[in-house]
Amino acid sequence: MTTTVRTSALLGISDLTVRFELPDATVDAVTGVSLAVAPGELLAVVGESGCGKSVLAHALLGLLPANATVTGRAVLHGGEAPVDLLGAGEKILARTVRGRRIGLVPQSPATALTPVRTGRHLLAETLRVHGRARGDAEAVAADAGLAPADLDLYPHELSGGMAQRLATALALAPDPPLLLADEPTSGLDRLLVDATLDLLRQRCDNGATVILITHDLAAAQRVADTVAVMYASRIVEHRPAAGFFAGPRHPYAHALLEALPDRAFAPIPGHPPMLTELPAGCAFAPRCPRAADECGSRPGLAPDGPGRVACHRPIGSHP
Ligand SMILES: Nc1ncnc2c1ncn2[C@@H]1O[C@H](COP(=O)(O)OP(=O)(O)OP(=O)(O)O)[C@@H](O)[C@H]1O
Ligand code: NI
Repeated sequence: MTTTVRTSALLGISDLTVRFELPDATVDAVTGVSLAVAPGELLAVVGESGCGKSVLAHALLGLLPANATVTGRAVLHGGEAPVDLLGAGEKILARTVRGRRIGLVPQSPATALTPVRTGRHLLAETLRVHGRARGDAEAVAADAGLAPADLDLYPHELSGGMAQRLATALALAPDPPLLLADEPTSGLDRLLVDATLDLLRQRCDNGATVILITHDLAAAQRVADTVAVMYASRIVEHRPAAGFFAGPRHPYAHALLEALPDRAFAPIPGHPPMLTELPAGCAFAPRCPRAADECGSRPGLAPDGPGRVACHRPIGSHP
């Protein structure tokens, strides 16, 4: 399959695949992911636990462990020169990409923070390294919902939600053109969830690009321009957000939305397949109320552009 990446994109991913080799099995964590993300776009990547969202983000930043094999292409545009993220090598990624051109709000910030430094020290150091005034620390922290006094605490003194907000502040301090925010609202109460989402939205409105990884479909609905739904390592639907929330087309996406408390509140029956034993056909077919014989073969997904759905019998096309 040939894939193309729009050059107007800030980030162009084509056919990205990540496999982990275990002693007795291979984990297909990300399979054939192609995505183009435009400057100023807020893309929400959603899907159940274990579907490959964080691995996708880590692959882009060269943060995968040694047992990972990554294939495909991912090109970051927008700077002086495009960077081939998968081919760049650790030196280039560490010096010019991570933190500078691509920020990361990690999924478990409490473990990612340096334990012997206060939030103020960490934030001031990040600002200094990136040529910003150390005195901006309180303003950057306030944007992320932290009070000045919170900055004087050490990481072990922070609640989960405070660590989360500090991680967001640290990722935003260098003002990266692309932010990968991996569950940035976990552990926050509703008001802080909304404030964090609005902060991300505001960044996009000012021209930055955000990939928001989240379980929280209500969060995606609040701020996303586009939505990519992952299931069992693949993107199964990629649509502009308004159309997606009004009428998802993949039966899995439909079921995810119907599981929301303010919709049918109906859990999806069954479980996702093991990523070590993915079926040859559609991975959702065993749980799908619309499955038919044809679903024994794997449905394709158009290589690029939102409006894509990987389903033989998408909602709205067949009875
Ligand atoms: N180093 C590793 N070795 C083997 N398997 C791994 C490794 N890291 C991740 N995986 C597997 O890859 C799959 C995708 O993991 P990932 O963390 O991307 O899921 P996720 O969609 O982010 O889930 P969650 O919503 O729970 O954060 C999982 O099955 C996970 O167990
Ligand atoms: Ni994750």
